Amino acid sequence: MHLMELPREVLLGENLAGETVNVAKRLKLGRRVLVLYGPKTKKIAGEEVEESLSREFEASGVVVRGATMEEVERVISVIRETSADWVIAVGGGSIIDVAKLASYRTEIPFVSFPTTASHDGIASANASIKDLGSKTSVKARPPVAVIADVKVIKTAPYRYLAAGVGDIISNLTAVRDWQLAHRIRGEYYSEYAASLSLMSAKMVMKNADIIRLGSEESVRKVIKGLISSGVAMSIAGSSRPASGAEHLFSHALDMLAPKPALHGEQCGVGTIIIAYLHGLKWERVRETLKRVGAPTNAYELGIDPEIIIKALTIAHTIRPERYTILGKEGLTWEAAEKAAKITGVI
Ligand SMILES: NC(=O)C1=CN([C@@H]2O[C@H](COP(=O)(O)OP(=O)(O)OC[C@H]3O[C@@H](n4cnc5c(N)ncnc54)[C@H](OP(=O)(O)O)[C@@H]3O)[C@@H](O)[C@H]2O)C=CC1
Ligand SMILES: O=C(CO)COP(=O)(O)O
Ligand SMILES: [Zn+2]
Repeated sequence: MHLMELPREVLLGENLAGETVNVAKRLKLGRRVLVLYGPKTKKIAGEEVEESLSREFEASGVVVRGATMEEVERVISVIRETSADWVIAVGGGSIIDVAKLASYRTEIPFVSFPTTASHDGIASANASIKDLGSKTSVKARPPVAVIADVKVIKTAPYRYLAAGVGDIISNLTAVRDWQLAHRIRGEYYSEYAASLSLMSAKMVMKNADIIRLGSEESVRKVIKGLISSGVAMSIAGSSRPASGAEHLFSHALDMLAPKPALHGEQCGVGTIIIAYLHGLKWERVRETLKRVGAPTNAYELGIDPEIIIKALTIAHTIRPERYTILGKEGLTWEAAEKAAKITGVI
C-alpha cells in the first residue's frame, strides 16, 4: 500500500497571523497549542502568531535553535509537559523540520507558517535533521495546513528568495538521479511526482525575471513552486523528486565548510555541476541562477574551492542508499575538479 498524506489547507495571502485561529477552528486542532520560532523569527512573526492564538486558545511558545535531534527531543519534552494538542512552526526550514518531526513522534498535528521562501520543506512530509554530525532525511507527516504570509516572507532579505529558486531548480537533477536509480536499481519511481517536481523547476526558469524583482508577486511564484515540490515529495513518499546528488553535495558542504551558505544556495550551485555530469544543459541552470541573483560559484557562496572539490568527492558516502549519478564509488578528485572548473564553479 502507498499512503499519500497532503496538507488539508494552504493559505497564501497577506496579514495572516490572525488567520491561524480560524484555521485551527476549522480543522478542530484543539485548545492547547505550542508555537515554535527561532531567535529571529520570534520577533518577525512568532510573537504575533502566539498573541493571536492566545486570544482563543492556551498558547505557549518555545525558541528553537537549529535542526538537530537534540532540539527535536527538547521540543518533544515541552509538548508532553504542556500537553499540547498541536504545534505551529513560525520560521525557516530548520524550525519547520523540528516541528514536523517532534509533532510526528508525539502524534499531534502541525501547521507550517514559513517566514522565508528559501526551501521546499514548507509542505513536505520529510524532515532533514542533523544527527551525529550529518543530515538525515527522516520520515514524518506533512503539515495539516500551510499559512504563507507574503508580507512576512517579503521581510526576509532577497537572498532567501533566490535560495528558494536554487532548492526548486535542484528538482531537474534530482529527478534524473531518481530515474537512474529506477533503471539501475529497480527503485520505486512515480512519474506523477516526477512531473510535478519538474514543473516547479520549469516554472522558476520561465519566471526568473519576475522573481528577480523581489516583489510580492515574486514571493507568490516561488512559494507556489516550493509547495508543489513539497507535495511531489509527499506523493513519492520520500524526498527523491527534490533531492539528488546536488543535495548530497550541499549536505557535504554543511559538514565541511566552516561557514556554509544557505541550503538552497548550495543546492543551486550543486545543480549546475550535477547537470553537467548528467549531460544536461547546465548552462541554462547557471543562467537562471544568475538571472535571479543566486550564487553560481564558490566565491559567491563564500566557500573555498578546495572544499567544493572535497564535498564532490565525499557526497556519495552521505546517504549510500540514495543512488545517484555519483554511483557507488563517487568522483575522483581530478574528475570533481574538472567538473567544477568546466562549469565555472571554481
Ligand atoms: N524537510 C524538507 O523537505 C526540507 C528541509 N530543508 C531544510 O531546511 C533548512 C534550510 O532552511 P532555511 O530557511 O534556508 O534556513 P534556516 O531555517 O536555518 O534559517 C536561516 C536563518 O534565517 C533566519 N530567518 C528566517 N526567516 C527570516 C526572515 N523573514 N527574515 C530574516 N531572517 C529570517 C532564521 O532565523 P532564526 O535564527 O530565528 O531561526 C535563521 O537565522 C535546512 O536545514 C534544510 O536541510 C530544506 C529543503 C527541504
Ligand atoms: O532538501 C530537500 C529537498 O529540497 C530534502 O532533503 P533531504 O536531502 O534531506 O532528503
Ligand atoms: Zn532542499
